[in-house]
Amino acid sequence: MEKVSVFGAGSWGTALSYVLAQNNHDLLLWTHRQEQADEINQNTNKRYLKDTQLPENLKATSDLSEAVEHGDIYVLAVPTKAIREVCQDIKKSLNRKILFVHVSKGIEPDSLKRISEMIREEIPEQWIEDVVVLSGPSHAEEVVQEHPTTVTAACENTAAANRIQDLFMNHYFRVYTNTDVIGVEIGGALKNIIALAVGITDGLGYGDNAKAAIMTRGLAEIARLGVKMGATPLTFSGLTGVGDLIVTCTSVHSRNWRAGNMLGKGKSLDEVLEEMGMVVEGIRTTKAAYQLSKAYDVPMPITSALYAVLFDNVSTDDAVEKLMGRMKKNEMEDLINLL
Ligand SMILES: NC(=O)C1=CN([C@@H]2O[C@H](COP(=O)(O)OP(=O)(O)OC[C@H]3O[C@@H](n4cnc5c(N)ncnc54)[C@H](OP(=O)(O)O)[C@@H]3O)[C@@H](O)[C@H]2O)C=CC1
Ligand SMILES: O=C(CO)COP(=O)(O)O
Repeated sequence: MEKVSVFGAGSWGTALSYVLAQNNHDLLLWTHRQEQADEINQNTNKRYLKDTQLPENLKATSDLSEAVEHGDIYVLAVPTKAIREVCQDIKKSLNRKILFVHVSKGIEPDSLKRISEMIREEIPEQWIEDVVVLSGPSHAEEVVQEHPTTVTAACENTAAANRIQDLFMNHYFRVYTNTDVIGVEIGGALKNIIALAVGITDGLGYGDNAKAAIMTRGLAEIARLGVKMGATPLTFSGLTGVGDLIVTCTSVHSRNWRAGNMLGKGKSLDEVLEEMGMVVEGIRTTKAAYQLSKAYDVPMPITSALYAVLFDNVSTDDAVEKLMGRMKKNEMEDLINLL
């Protein structure tokens, strides 16, 4: 049994706490809202997992220093935009080495940092045993129904990855390990861009052909950028690449797909975000990936088209027309050098 503190009581932090509680770990879930902690301690978190009865041993607190004191393993489960703030608050009372796990999927715009890099920038090195990334095709709603789910624990330190594999593994939550942190973080973050794009084409009334086209060429541009950033090409053919792309682009559980679908049906970005009530990581990540494509000189046509829709007032119809009208290409010409 491990002592674990989970930071962030949204859909994913709560679902992972469900798994950890069922695995009989000594778990404490931190939320920044007292009323949410009170509700969770009555075994529900209806705003995020409306039909779920939480395990009796899943306890919550809104006292950050209590959560900092509790765990030897920290699971950071807040949206990318909150990672730095939460790390800065944790740092105020942290006084020992911790194994950090982050389960978020995003890239920070402007700094272009991956989440593990942000954590290492904010938490003093002396307090970091290591940083493991837990990512893969895993909708929270299905995890708490104990539907079979597979994810990957990524860390160059295989002992750390194995420890997190053991922490979460059970009969419905199967954890693989991988040493390619860059590839796992890039795949998990950028699949949200492609899910937004697929949601748009679905919202425009296009069919499965368009969905398959966006997913396939989307994976190509994710891998193209990832390899330029130091990722292992094969990672993108795994759970955190094509696996998470499939589960996000083809599921009504996906907030990114749902947001794209509303955009495709004509709603404004403000209207979509107002209606969602949960994080849509793909919005900020589109900006970050667009900036990365320029920084690394990597063509990312789908990301660029979505950037134009989200931030340059280009219509979704015009974006699709421009994508389809691009210069003729050999499908593999830019992929062959990934291998
Ligand atoms: N949901 C899923 O199925 C999966 C999500 N993920 C990833 O997990 C990460 C978290 O997403 P998810 O849980 O789904 O998001 P949700 O929108 O469901 O919940 C976000 C949670 O973070 C809290 N929060 C936001 N800002 C802060 C802050 N500054 N300080 C403290 N808490 C804050 C919110 O609090 P409040 O309630 O007050 O708004 C809320 O509890 C994302 O990167 C996502 O991509 C990964 C795999 C699966
Ligand atoms: O990452 C997820 C599934 O693996 C959840 O995707 P959304 O953030 O689009 O809901």
